Amino acid sequence: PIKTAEEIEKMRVAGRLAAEVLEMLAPHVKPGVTTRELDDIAHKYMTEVQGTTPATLNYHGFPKSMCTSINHVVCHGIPCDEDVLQDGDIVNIDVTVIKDGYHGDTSKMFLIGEVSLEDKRLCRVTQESLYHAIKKVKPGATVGDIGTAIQKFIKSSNTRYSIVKEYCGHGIGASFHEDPQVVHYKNNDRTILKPGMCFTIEPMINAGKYGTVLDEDDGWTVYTIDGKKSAQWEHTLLVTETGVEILTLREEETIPRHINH
Ligand SMILES: CCc1ccsc1-c1ccc(O)c(O)c1
Ligand SMILES: [Mn+2]
Ligand SMILES: [Mn+2]
Ligand SMILES: [Mn+2]
Repeated sequence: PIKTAEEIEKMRVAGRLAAEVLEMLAPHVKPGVTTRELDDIAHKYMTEVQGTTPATLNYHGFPKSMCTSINHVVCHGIPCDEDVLQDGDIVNIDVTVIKDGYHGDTSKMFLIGEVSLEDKRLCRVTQESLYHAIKKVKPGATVGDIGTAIQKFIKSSNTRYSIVKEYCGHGIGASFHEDPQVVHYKNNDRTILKPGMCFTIEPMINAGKYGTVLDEDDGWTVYTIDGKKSAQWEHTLLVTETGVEILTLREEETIPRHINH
């Protein structure tokens, strides 16, 4: 639904806080650390420093305060003692915080030590696909323009990458997931974007072929079928009168916070 000015202000705060969790974690994300330790650090920071609530904890029974998806894990990796980060790993850390009743949802790829050129390229192309989609967001555009832009960009990257279809972006606000659903591939969703709408774009790109498999044991972890790596980046966005505002932007990013058309 369309947010009021007061709600938009709360979304700005939640988005900034979510981005700050990723920024706070960065110095800790290095070879030898476990994803469980990172989760503990994040949980402590959210609850004791930010006064935010981790939205993923106990969400449909998810047991931790963030998702950590390493290499060929597509999404929903569970922080654990067994996952020790090592040289060459690419890791998505996905955080959603709740502040004053409103959600901020964002994720980035962390490259551990020396990462291969092909894995660096997967991460970079995935981030660029998110940025291309963000640049399409403005009043009067459609939800379909987003996935169509991602697919066009991935096709033009002359790679054999595939776009994960089973998981998508989503409206966000007082709820973690709201309308609309935002798929990351070419589609004809004619839902019109309007000022005050908030949603995420969170493309998952596989180095290999399309398709995912769910870990039956933990009921959460999603893997690529062919064991090749997968990358994901996510931002929470606000449709403005003239374009888009990126509510979860980090200092390190080159894309501007406001894009006006
Ligand atoms: C782990 C939280 C969760 C549980 C079921 S879907 C989901 C999830 C994880 C990351 C997200 O960005 C998202 O929108 C949903
Ligand atoms: Mn997320
Ligand atoms: Mn999300
Ligand atoms: Mn991955």
